[in-house]
Amino acid sequence: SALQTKDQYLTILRSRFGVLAKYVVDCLTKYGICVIDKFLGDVTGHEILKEVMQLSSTGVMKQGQLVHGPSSSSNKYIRGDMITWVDGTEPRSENIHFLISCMDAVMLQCASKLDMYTINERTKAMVACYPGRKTRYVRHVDNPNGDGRCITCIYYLNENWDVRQHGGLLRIYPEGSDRVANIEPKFDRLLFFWSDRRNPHEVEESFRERYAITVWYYDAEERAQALKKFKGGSDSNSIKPQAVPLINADSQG
Ligand SMILES: COc1ccc2cc(-c3cnc(C(=O)NCC(=O)O)c(O)c3)ccc2c1
Ligand SMILES: [Mn+2]
Repeated sequence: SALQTKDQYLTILRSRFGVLAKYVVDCLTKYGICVIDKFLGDVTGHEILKEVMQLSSTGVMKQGQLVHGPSSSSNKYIRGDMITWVDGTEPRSENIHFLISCMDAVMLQCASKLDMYTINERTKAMVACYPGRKTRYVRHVDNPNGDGRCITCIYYLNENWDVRQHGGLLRIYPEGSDRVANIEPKFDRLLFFWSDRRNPHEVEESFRERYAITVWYYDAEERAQALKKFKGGSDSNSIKPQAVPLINADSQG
């Protein structure tokens, strides 16, 4: 029956996530970066892309928050992405919700292997579209000031993306290494990297619409410290201070 196949599908997914989690932890520990291709498969990937396109067509995407640089000149042009925050319970975003629950399922299994962190909360999901027209994101660190975020998780939705024609390459400059990681924003690709100063990165100019869904996972300890430090006004560069619990893989839905 359909129900049985759904449960079978979820059981298979969960066991796959267990294998993935081991690989993700090994990669993060060794390189600070981990790329998983064909994370959910074409069908689900396309369903998610349709929901994201719908979001951007309904005009909820806003100009990405300008990150206030040290001097007025550096404010001139920081980033060109359009963003909106979703928790997946919005209407017609079941597949985005499914993606987030899969990201959480992998992260829950990683958390038990990352004993230097306690990961039980994350941000909502940020749906970002670089509208093309040479938009980019200058070199930056996601969490430079200890706001609690320890892992950045990005899911890309760009079919037939060719960096030579479309640009939009994510370049990560791992601290203390002379190597650069060039990550193409490929369809159904999942990326993890440490959010702190270990991974300065930039998005090169995009010449075609470039979609991504990002979640930042919090370390409970650093988050608690940050909430004490930034009591009241939050640090303008940090993500809005909302934290939601991970979707527990065992709960239905
Ligand atoms: C205070 O409100 C906000 C709201 C949204 C914010 C979004 C970012 C952000 C950070 N990094 C990237 C990135 O590196 N993307 C890499 C890629 O797409 O391949 C990105 O697209 C967006 C940073 C700070 C924010 C603060
Ligand atoms: Mn970033």
